[in-house]
Amino acid sequence: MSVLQPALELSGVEYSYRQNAALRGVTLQVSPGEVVAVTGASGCGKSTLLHCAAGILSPDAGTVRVAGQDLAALPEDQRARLRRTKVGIVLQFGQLVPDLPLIDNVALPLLLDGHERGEAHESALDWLKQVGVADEADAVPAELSGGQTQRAAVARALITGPSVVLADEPTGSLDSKAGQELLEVLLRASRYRGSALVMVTHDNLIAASADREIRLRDGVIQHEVAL
Ligand SMILES: Nc1ncnc2c1ncn2[C@@H]1O[C@H](COP(=O)(O)OP(=O)(O)OP(=O)(O)O)[C@@H](O)[C@H]1O
Repeated sequence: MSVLQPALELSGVEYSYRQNAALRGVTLQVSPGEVVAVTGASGCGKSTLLHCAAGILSPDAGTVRVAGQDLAALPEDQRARLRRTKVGIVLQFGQLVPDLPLIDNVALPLLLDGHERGEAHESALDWLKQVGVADEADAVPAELSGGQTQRAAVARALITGPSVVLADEPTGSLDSKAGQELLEVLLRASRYRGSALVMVTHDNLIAASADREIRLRDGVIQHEVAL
């Protein structure tokens, strides 16, 4: 019998910054369309977990699989392509390119992947519509509010149709109304598209919107709660 392949699979992942063990054997599977909140006290390893899952950091031990592919087993060019096309990342402050209008920021992952400019822009505009900032397509990030730039960051993370969306405190820089709206955009997009969504958060309301909460303590999973 075939079972659904996890969108993201961490197995025995360990990571240390010099002598400081940030992750001490984390095993976690996230299914397509599933929403997981990663919680825990400051310094427990939440961001490190997300960065290992994204392939930004390479674990000292253990494996990370995205859409069934072991990141460490791939040659560098294939790993970079997998990360570009199958992983979408949203950070606390969006991390858009300051000099580029929103439409170019959102189109960037497709352009880097060799898509034709007109097609990439058409898709970017479509995504800007879906997240509610199409009227701001020609504005640069400095001309916009935090909520508007975060929406564009979500569009940029989703434009490639990733298997996994990783969000590190995505609403952390927003007031509660803008934060709630952005959360809804992320949840809708992930559920509609079937991407797994893993969100690091300190916010209990955001955690409550997930299907499952993973609580970390000192670099290990302290407990998991199905919500
Ligand atoms: N670049 C770094 N160099 C050295 N130590 C680091 C670095 N980044 C994180 N750490 C340490 O690794 C541990 C885990 O940090 P991490 O940022 O993953 O935790 P976190 O749960 O995301 O914290 P917060 O909620 O405050 O963002 C902490 O002890 C932290 O001090």
